[in-house]
Amino acid sequence: MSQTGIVIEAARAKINLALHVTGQRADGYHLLDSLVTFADFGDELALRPSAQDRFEITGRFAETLSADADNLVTRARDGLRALAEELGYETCPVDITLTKSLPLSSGIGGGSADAAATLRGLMRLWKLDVPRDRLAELCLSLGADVPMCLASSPLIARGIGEDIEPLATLPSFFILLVNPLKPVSTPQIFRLLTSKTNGPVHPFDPAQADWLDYLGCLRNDLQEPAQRLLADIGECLQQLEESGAEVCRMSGSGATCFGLYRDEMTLERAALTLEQAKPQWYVRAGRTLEGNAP
Ligand SMILES: C[C@](O)(CO)[C@H](O)COP(=O)(O)OP(=O)(O)OC[C@H]1O[C@@H](n2ccc(N)nc2=O)[C@H](O)[C@@H]1O
Ligand SMILES: Nc1ncnc2c1ncn2[C@@H]1O[C@H](COP(=O)(O)OP(=O)(O)OP(=O)(O)O)[C@@H](O)[C@H]1O
Repeated sequence: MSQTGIVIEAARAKINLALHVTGQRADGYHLLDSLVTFADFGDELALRPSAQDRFEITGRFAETLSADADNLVTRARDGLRALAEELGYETCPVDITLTKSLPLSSGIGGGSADAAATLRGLMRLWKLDVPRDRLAELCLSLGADVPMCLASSPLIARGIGEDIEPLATLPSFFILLVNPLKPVSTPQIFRLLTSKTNGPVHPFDPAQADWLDYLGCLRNDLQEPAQRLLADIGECLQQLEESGAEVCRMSGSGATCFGLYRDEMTLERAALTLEQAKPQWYVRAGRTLEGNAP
């Protein structure tokens, strides 16, 4: 916490480098095997003690979202406050500002990252020590991606996203995200799946391949149904391929697609070309986090 009492938390974009759908639970939720990393950019949360609770949204995509009780930030705040009070803590009112830089309903977990960053920030601000199982339960009640966004470092997620194994060996990649700025509904994409029992992600063997070659052999099983619903996804993938990306894939339930590049110069050229060719798209270049990042 700074001297002025402000807590700043990054809400990094989540990237499903691979997403295999391996089954379905009795309640309809799908079982996944997903290799996940995080970008070095995303939304940002600023939290500070205040006379009363306040919440406002600024940033490029602020207009697309309302700061009401349904927002994942307010739901995370209220859920954590109820849990903290149950555990005997006192919680002061908070003033929260969300800088919304990630597009909505785009497969990069913006809302989940915001919820997770709110939880991390408030645990610092309110000096909470919450039992792991109670925190995990709260995260999952906010969304299947919230547990992984709480970790916000490379991992393998199984179950519906709650079974998390850190992936310390994952390197950092040069990444370009492109999104046609057409929102995609996650439940709708899951409903359009034709096969729900696909093979899991096979482990990385450094003797057999490098990371980009390995990732190239994996899949996102939601990509085909998403492409059927929104043809722009095919165009995003084609543009990435033509720009020199080694691996091109959709993240989550789409529509954001990513390209991974061998070097920074090819990435920068690709970003420039796509920004000029598609000014109406979201185009963002950066790095992904390393597995052993702090
Ligand atoms: C596709 C992923 O982004 C991959 O990381 C996530 O699994 C989706 O996570 P999320 O957006 O946090 O999803 P939630 O808000 O919990 O769920 C939205 C809806 O997606 C469907 N859903 C979600 C996750 C999952 N493993 N199986 C599902 O079938 C359910 O219909 C659910 O009602
Ligand atoms: N702070 C928030 N940011 C983004 N979306 C929010 C937020 N709060 C609530 N929502 C709602 O959550 C829904 C999904 O938003 P989000 O941007 O996280 O989707 P996504 O990127 O597709 O996520 P995922 O990768 O988890 O499928 C939207 O319908 C949006 O209205």
